[in-house]
Amino acid sequence: MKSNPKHMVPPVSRDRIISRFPKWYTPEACLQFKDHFHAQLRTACQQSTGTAGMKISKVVVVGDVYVGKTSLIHRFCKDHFERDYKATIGVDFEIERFEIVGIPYHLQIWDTAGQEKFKCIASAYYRGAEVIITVFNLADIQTLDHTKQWLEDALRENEPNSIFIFLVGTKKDLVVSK
Ligand SMILES: Nc1nc2c(ncn2[C@@H]2O[C@H](COP(=O)(O)OP(=O)(O)OP(=O)(O)O)[C@@H](O)[C@H]2O)c(=O)[nH]1
Repeated sequence: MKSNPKHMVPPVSRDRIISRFPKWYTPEACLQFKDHFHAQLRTACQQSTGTAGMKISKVVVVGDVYVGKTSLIHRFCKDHFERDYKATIGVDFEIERFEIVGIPYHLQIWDTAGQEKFKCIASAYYRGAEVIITVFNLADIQTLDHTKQWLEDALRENEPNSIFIFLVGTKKDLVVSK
C-alpha cells in the first residue's frame, strides 16, 4: 500500500492557528459569514489553486540592500535573528502555514535581493503577488526615498488594484531619539 504524503505533513504550529477573530471585528466581517466578507478575500478563499485544496498567497518583499528584508522574514517565520550579514543572491523564499477558521492557508514569502546586480533576477519573481512589502531602514532616510521605485517596479508586474501594500521600517534600535 502506498503511503499518502498528505498524512506526513506535520500539523500547523499552534501560533499560526486563527480560530476566531479579535473583538473589534464585527461578526459580519468574520470568515464564517462569507456572504458578508470582503469580496477580495471571499474570492481568494473560493479560488482553487490546483495544489490539493491549498490556499496560497504570494508575498514579495522588496527594498534596498542591507535594510533587513531577510531578517524581517526570518523573525516572522523562524523567530530567529542573525547578526552577521549574508546578502540574498537573487531570491529566496519561505512558506508559512496558517489555519484560518478551519481553512489551511499558506503564505509564500519571497525574499528578494536588494543589490543592483541581482535586480534583474529578483524582478522575475514579482509576478502573481497578492501582497508587496516595501522595506526601509528607519536609520537611513535614503532607503525610504527608494521604496517608491521598488514599489513601482513590483506593481508593474502585477494588477495594482488587487494588491495589498505594506511599508515597513526596520532597525528601530539604531534610531537615536533626540
Ligand atoms: N541593529 C539591527 N540590525 C539589523 C536589524 N535588522 C537587520 N539587521 C542587520 O542588518 C544586516 C542586513 O540584514 P538583512 O536582513 O540581510 O538585509 P537584506 O535587506 O535582506 O539585504 P539583501 O539581501 O542584501 O538585500 C544584517 O547584518 C542584520 O543582522 C535590526 O532591526 N536592527
